[in-house]
Amino acid sequence: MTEMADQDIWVVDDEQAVRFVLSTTLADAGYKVESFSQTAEVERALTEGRSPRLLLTDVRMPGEDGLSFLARFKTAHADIPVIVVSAFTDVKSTASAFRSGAYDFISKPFDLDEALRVVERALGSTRDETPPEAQETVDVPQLIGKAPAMQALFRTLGRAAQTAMSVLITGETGTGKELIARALHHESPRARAPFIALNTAAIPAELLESELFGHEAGAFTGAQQKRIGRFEQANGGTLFLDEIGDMPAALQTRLLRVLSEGEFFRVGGRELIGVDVRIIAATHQPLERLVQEGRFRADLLHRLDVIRVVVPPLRERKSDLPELADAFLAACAATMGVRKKQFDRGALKRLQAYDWPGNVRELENLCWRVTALAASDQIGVHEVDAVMHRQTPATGSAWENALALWASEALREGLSSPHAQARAKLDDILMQEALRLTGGNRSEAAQRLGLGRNTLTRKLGSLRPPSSSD
Ligand SMILES: Nc1ncnc2c1ncn2[C@@H]1O[C@H](COP(=O)(O)OP(=O)(O)OP(=O)(O)O)[C@@H](O)[C@H]1O
Repeated sequence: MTEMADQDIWVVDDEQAVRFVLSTTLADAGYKVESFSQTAEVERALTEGRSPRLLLTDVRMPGEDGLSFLARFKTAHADIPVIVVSAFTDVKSTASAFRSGAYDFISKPFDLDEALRVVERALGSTRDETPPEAQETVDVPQLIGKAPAMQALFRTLGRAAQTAMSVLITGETGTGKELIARALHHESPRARAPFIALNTAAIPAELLESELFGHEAGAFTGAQQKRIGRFEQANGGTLFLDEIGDMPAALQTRLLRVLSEGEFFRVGGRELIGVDVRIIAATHQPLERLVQEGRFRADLLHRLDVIRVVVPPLRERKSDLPELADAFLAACAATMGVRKKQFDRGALKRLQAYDWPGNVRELENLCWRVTALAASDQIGVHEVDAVMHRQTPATGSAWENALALWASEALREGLSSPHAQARAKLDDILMQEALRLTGGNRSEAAQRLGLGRNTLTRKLGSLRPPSSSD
């Protein structure tokens, strides 16, 4: 008991209720607790020559915020573990806490048993608490996620970002694996170096090796010039290998060797190239099963899977759906230059009831389609139903999405000759724009469109209303 009582814990939080629950819980567990409502009071206690064995601090408080206090505190007291308690969990704040030397991060509202476990672990640990060099980064991709599973994930990301260990991200298609990889890079000490992504499944197997490692001039037919591969491009930064489960066997062997040796030859090259690259791999496939089936090397899996990040499917975090949908509607409206739409309650209920096999990407695509379709700013159940069960994936650009949507409606409603109608519309719009741009000069308009002048004239003729056509 006396041993415990020597283990002073300081709790810093501006909310009295939080100070109260934490203090009583810790005191019940046998610790001696002192609480403070702001960092200035802690500062005073420190100048009096007192110090705790462990510090728990909130982030947002009047006066100095917890994170800048943490950074200062750790400079003078590197050996005292600090646990950050915050209601504002995103990867930026967890990463920033770990970067400033936090031992762990607890998100509010917290489970008291969990908080106690973290405290006990921190006091039992002999970790080297030297804070890594602080570095501000810009352009952090926005990862939305308040659902408990995502908050836990952000905590893992914040911690993982501070290391150079390999990370394996698993999750169904469209769950945000690439976005997570980018966030990890942006919050890491490598943020200022390149983030290079390579989708293993999208590149033909025979090109993959030179894509990864580059090639010398004349290494194979078609290789006229020397080319730097993705590994070299990513030097000092992060290489994101998407769909790693699709990597051909021979290349798995080569990758494994490069990862263990940190150096390689370009294809057809003799010079050994050394690189410092952090690897983040992602897959929607169960790699363990691929290993059992002999389609993926166990030793490669082992090397990639140092830190595992499992991204939950959207159906397991539906509480995040309204915020995600709102962010996508805002982005779509900004891109298309239209007013932002909003789902009404019925529409949101319908979205919540759906299973989302295509996960966040499917939701994002749906937001594109409703933004292109809906006449009013309020989107109801009817509009959601109209676009929800379409199979055609939206392709990204606003007009293509709008066209896909139009096509789906036209086909479902049995519009006559939709193909001819769409082509006529396409011709019309292209020609009118070209004529407008060239002040009505048909020759120049035809040239800009890549059409013969006669073709343009014929098309213009066929588009005119029947009365004036030839
Ligand atoms: N938590 C999130 N917050 C905001 N946007 C998200 C989130 N998760 C995913 N997205 C968006 O959803 C889309 C799909 O995400 P992403 O491409 O990262 O998925 P993925 O898991 O890598 O997909 P795949 O397995 O098909 O490669 C992207 O446009 C991404 O920006």
